[in-house]
Amino acid sequence: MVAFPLPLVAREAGYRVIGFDSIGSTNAEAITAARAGEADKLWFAALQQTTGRGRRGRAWESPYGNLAASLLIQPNVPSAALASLGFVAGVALNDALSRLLPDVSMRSGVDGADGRIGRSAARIALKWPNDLLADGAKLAGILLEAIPRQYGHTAVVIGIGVNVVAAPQGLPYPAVALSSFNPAIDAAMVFETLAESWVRWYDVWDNGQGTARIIERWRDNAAGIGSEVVVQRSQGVLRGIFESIDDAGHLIVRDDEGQRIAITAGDVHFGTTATLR
Ligand SMILES: O=C(O)CCCC[C@@H]1SC[C@@H]2NC(=O)N[C@@H]21
Repeated sequence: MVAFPLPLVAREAGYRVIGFDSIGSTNAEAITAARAGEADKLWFAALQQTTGRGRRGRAWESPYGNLAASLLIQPNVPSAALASLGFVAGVALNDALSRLLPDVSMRSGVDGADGRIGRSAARIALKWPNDLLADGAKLAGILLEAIPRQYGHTAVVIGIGVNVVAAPQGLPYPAVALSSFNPAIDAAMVFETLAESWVRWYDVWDNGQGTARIIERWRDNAAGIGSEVVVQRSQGVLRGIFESIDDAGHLIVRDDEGQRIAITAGDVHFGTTATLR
């Protein structure tokens, strides 16, 4: 067991955390806990995962020192409202990482803790549907899983993986770790900041009543609005201009014929020459 710091505001709001040095998957652990009857507001955090999972059945690499965190919640809302929790997580993560990186981005040319020169700026942005980018490279990802419970209730596990010390190589898109911006930031600091901003934005979400505010905030921090995109969907590949995110959180793309298409699920690649897999 490892102690991950839970900020006062989270403890006061009834959150708890169970920390691990290494685990298979924090999402799997949270799902097991949900099935065993654990109720609400419980974080599982780890410094390493051996069988981490990503979206669309992919593996998620979590080498030692990265952050894997999963939150188990059971909001008492109709299941249709649960999908917007991915946007709550995105906004909270965007907020947390923007708070962790700004002084780094201000200190152009200053030595990092390991003697390397810190990069001059990191633009944190959200990439639809569930990624977080730093200077255009993937820094973190979110995986939402729903667990049907008794009496029509649904438990939700929100899994968040942050590349703190290492980013995977050989992906069809660029990935980056926090350490290349500021090597002094560790997984515990990321968790603490994230747990704090989660409390704030979950409050704003307000059992789905505040979804419009969440989507607005997400849109304000979205990467690539107005740029060319290639979207890989189950029904094929769509090319067009990324226009916006609508109020339901769909990706709005204008295709070559000028048609506006609302996309509910898919992988987005910026630019027209993106490598798809
Ligand atoms: O971008 C993605 O594909 C989503 C990645 C989500 C990874 C996190 S790490 C914590 C939690 N546990 C898992 O096994 N997956 C999520």
